[in-house]
Amino acid sequence: MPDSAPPLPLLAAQGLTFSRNDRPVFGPLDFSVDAGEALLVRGGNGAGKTTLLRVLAGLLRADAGSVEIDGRPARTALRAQAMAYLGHLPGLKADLTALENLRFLVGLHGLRRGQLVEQALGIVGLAGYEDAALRELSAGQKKRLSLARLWLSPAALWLLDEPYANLDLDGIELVNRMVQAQLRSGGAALVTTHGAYAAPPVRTRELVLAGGNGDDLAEATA
Ligand SMILES: Nc1ncnc2c1ncn2[C@@H]1O[C@H](COP(=O)(O)OP(=O)(O)OP(=O)(O)O)[C@@H](O)[C@H]1O
Repeated sequence: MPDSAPPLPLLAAQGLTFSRNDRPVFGPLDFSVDAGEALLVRGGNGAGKTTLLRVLAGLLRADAGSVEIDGRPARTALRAQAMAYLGHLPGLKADLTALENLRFLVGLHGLRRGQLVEQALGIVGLAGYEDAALRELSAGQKKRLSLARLWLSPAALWLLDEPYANLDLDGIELVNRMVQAQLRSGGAALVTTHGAYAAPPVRTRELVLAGGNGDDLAEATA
């Protein structure tokens, strides 16, 4: 007998709430993201987008609520295996070269099957920068190096905080192609943005954060 139960969402949050100094930042939030979907997290400056991604990644502790990955509680080891976080402060080392940084991060987080560290730099437009120290790279080039590390990650769930920041048009298209490929391969992505002007052209749900005034809106569109 085939199993007719619907697949579990890749990520599900229930009653997720976060406050700072007794001031609510967001929540309670209920939302889910299926494999093959992107969730666009919208909101103005200070609305809580980065905070939400950091809570989901386990870098900050929620006041209340639960996060499940594939139907299982998102404990630290499961988060580390299932999630890749692209944030404002990429975990890159200033004194290592581009290639050394990638090798270091692949050692920490693992390598997506079929990928080669050396090829990833070419995919993100950094061929020829293998031996450049990170501190010699521009902000956009550093972002591209972070994208290379994302591309090499075996994680199914991408948490992308303002992935388009510092990128030129070609870089924006690169992000969109990467997200599309990730979704096609059965993964999912959460993407924060200040507005609707930049979003991956994929099946997208939306979560609008209102900055702690209780008007957060989950899944306004699907
Ligand atoms: N380390 C911190 N300590 C205290 N307050 C913080 C800290 N980081 C963020 N905040 C506050 O939490 C709220 C949410 O900030 P957050 O960075 O999540 O917003 P955001 O939506 O990502 O904003 P932006 O679009 O400007 O990046 C803001 O009011 C901000 O001032």
